[in-house]
Amino acid sequence: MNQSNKLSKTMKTAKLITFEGIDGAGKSTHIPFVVSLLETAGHTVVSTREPGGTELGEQLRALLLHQSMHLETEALLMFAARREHIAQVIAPALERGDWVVSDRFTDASFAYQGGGRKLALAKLEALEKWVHPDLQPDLTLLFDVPLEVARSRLDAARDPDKFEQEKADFFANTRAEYLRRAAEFPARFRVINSNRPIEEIQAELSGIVQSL
Ligand SMILES: Nc1ncnc2c1ncn2[C@@H]1O[C@H](COP(=O)(O)OP(=O)(O)OP(=O)(O)O)[C@@H](O)[C@H]1O
Ligand SMILES: Cc1cn([C@H]2C[C@H](O)[C@@H](COP(=O)(O)O)O2)c(=O)[nH]c1=O
Repeated sequence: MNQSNKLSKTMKTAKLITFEGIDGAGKSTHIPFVVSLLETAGHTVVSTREPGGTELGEQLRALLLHQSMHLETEALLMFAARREHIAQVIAPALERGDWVVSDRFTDASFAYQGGGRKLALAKLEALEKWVHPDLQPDLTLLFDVPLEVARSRLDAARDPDKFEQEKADFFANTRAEYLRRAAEFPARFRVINSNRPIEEIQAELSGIVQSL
């Protein structure tokens, strides 16, 4: 195994928490709340996002969210941005012992490129093994809502990007792949019913963070 891909022992004391869900599920709304809970508990927290999180990653994000491209190009660019993100931000933070909260990570590639766009999961697995063979989130919070709830939240909030303009069946397949992965990896996933008042969701999140 390549030395640069190995996690050192210090990284094990820190945790990587990822937020996932279809567009409009409400995940980003809760990130500042969870970051503040973790900071109150005494952790130094790096809050970041994908695609993005680095200068190059943000440039790739602008392309990915606004430029149409072949689905394999899209998957490869997502993982290229992720490779940079891990190298520049995530691995150094975990090495320092900081906690990392990321608005999306590799589950989004499986859900969107795999579920939504129907790219073979084996290709995504190969990219995952290449880009982060030894790194997985310690906790993945999957914010789940019915499609029509997500759509009405998005419609009220902003101009849609490339993904947000996709049709209902794309999001149905994306959501189904997220839920399939949550069932496949129950140790790290928590599925949050995001079709509730924000305060109720935050109460559940507080309990989850305390249990960490
Ligand atoms: N529980 C909730 N009840 C009602 N509205 C909500 C709730 N959670 C979030 N919202 C609203 O829905 C909109 C989308 O929320 P948010 O940006 O957090 O979604 P998201 O899942 O991060 O979407 P995206 O992935 O597209 O960025 C925002 O206007 C937000 O205020
Ligand atoms: C990491 C990642 C993201 N996406 C998609 C999912 C969203 O539609 C956008 C990011 O926008 P957000 O408002 O920050 O959630 O990118 C994807 O298709 N594949 C990925 O791996």
